[in-house]
Amino acid sequence: MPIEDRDDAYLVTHGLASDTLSRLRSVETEQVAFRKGLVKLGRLCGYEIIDGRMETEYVEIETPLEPTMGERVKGLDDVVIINVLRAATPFVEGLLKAFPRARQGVISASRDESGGRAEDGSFPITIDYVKLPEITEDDTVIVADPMLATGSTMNAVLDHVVENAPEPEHLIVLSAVSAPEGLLRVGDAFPQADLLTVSIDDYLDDDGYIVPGLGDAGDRAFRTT
Ligand SMILES: O=P(O)(O)OC[C@H]1O[C@H](OP(=O)(O)OP(=O)(O)O)[C@H](O)[C@@H]1O
Ligand SMILES: O=c1cc[nH]c(=O)[nH]1
Ligand SMILES: [Mg+2]
Repeated sequence: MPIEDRDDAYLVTHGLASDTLSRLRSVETEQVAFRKGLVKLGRLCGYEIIDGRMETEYVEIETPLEPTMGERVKGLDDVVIINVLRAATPFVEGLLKAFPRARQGVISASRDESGGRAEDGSFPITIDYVKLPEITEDDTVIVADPMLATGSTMNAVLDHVVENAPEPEHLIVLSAVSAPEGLLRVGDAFPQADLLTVSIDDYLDDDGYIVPGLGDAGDRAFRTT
């Protein structure tokens, strides 16, 4: 569903996605359930991407009884999923259930929170590792990170992706929870990207956490504090 006044941002509105996110938000949800919830949400978002972004075609198939026409999704082999370490790992595991043959890229990115946020509200981002597959103009590229807060991480990641893939068929930024400020920052810097999220929350607190959000996704999934 398009978000009012923005033609580059869309909400995942499937009831099960909302239900799963609500369970993830709860402070009662412990590590295993949290990680499994992120996997489930990734799968549901993958189905939404197929529904909303990918074309289908009719092909002849031979059933054991007779020939018929069947609908197939086009481009399922032309999907690239970028895993933004580390919180995206379970989210990507779910996406892979929708796109099992996707080529995968990995980018390790983390916020340097030691000096607080810059005047423009962003964080400096440390990128430690980048490994991307070849990306072509036929590809649907999904950059997955469950949390889009200030958008600083996503912009740093997209710099690398776009350098490697100037014009893929689709460039999709997928998050579970977004802050309005992060969506604006990424949308302004990368107007060619479609921003897809399950929820747009209210605001960022002084530490750059999404409110109400779900806390630190990486810490909750990996049981670190
Ligand atoms: O939009 P931003 O303000 O950049 O914040 C969002 C980023 O913060 C979290 O990662 P974090 O740096 O905590 O790393 P982690 O996944 O290893 O926990 C989250 O997974 C995003 O990558
Ligand atoms: O709310 C937030 C912001 C950044 N990273 C998280 O995991 N959660
Ligand atoms: Mg974290």
